[in-house]
Amino acid sequence: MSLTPKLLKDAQIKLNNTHNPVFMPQFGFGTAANADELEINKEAIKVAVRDAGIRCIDTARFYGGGKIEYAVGEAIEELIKEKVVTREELFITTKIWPNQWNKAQESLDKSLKALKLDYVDLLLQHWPICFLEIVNPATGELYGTPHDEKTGKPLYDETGDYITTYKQMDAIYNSPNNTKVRAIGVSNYAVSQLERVLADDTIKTKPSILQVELNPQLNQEELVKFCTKNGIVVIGYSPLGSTGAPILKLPEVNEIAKAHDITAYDVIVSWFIKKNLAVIPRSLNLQRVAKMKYYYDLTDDEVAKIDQIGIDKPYRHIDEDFTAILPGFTGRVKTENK
Ligand SMILES: NC(=O)C1=CN([C@@H]2O[C@H](COP(=O)(O)OP(=O)(O)OC[C@H]3O[C@@H](n4cnc5c(N)ncnc54)[C@H](OP(=O)(O)O)[C@@H]3O)[C@@H](O)[C@H]2O)C=CC1
Ligand SMILES: O=C1O[C@H](CO)[C@@H](O)[C@@H]1O
Repeated sequence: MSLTPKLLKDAQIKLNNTHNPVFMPQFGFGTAANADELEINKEAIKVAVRDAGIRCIDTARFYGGGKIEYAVGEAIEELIKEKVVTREELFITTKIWPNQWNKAQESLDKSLKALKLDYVDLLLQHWPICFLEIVNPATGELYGTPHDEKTGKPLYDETGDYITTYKQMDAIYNSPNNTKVRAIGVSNYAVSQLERVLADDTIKTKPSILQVELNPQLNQEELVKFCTKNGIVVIGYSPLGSTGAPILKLPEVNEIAKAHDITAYDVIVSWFIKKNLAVIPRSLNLQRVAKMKYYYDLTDDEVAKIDQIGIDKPYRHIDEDFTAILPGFTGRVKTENK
């Protein structure tokens, strides 16, 4: 049975915990590319906004060793100059990386400079982790993920407490002169860490957003339930299983796609929208990006079938060594049935 395509750009979610009403597009464009992919990333963002009508862009200080934010900034500047879009029509997210865990203001200001923006719509703490701040002598820049040369282990700042970053973001957001941030949130927090933030009376503004890996193989049921109960909107990253898009090869997903004569990619995006989740896929393939326009109304039964994949065969795709200390990441969810 064929389904009627619906425009992704019309799917919006209202964020809680903001001083003024903030609506975020449910569909955003991911930008985690390498430093040698700047030109194509910039072009992909332009195609996403101009041809597909996407209005939400997810980036981070960390991406491409700090270079991707510049590409995002150039793309936005050109799109505005070419009158494709106004700044107010866009929703821009950036994040604070753990090597700046105690320097939220500095990190935000660097992001704004790179993005050539006066404000971001959403500022996220990237990970509940504190790294040591170590300069790479070869580049003069901070190591993104510092490692001990001898042991090869990640170098955490043992004096740090991850909640400090969020507290600094809270102070920025609530400063009487704040014009730089419209909403704040966290990424890669587990339930126990969210509970800690919610219970802390010194924090004025609770997170509007939790961004985590979420896809049919990692449906994050417990986290999503907790967030829904507490008014926190969930954004799923690596919705296609990251590089190579392994999620698009799952037979259950392809069966549903075949039944409606749509693509496996359409099925995944539609699953997110139907579940009231936000989603931020990435692509540097301009033909694919131009087609990121629609979603389809899947049935409840189809949604349940996709949910079942992660119940039967849970699998986490983003597997960085530094996450080994995190509560939600220990006892990693892996099966051989990737
Ligand atoms: N907060 C956090 O810690 C994290 C946040 N993120 C955010 O989430 C975004 C998305 O996650 P990410 O891990 O990058 O990967 P995705 O799950 O979005 O997968 C990207 C891969 O899918 C491919 N792809 C995209 N569309 C299609 C399609 N229609 N058919 C076939 N292949 C396709 C892309 O290849 P191609 O380019 O050839 O199309 C690319 O290889 C990131 O870019 C980033 O913004 C990601 C990781 C962690
Ligand atoms: O956002 C991010 O992207 C990388 C992996 O693609 C991950 O380490 C980080 O959280």
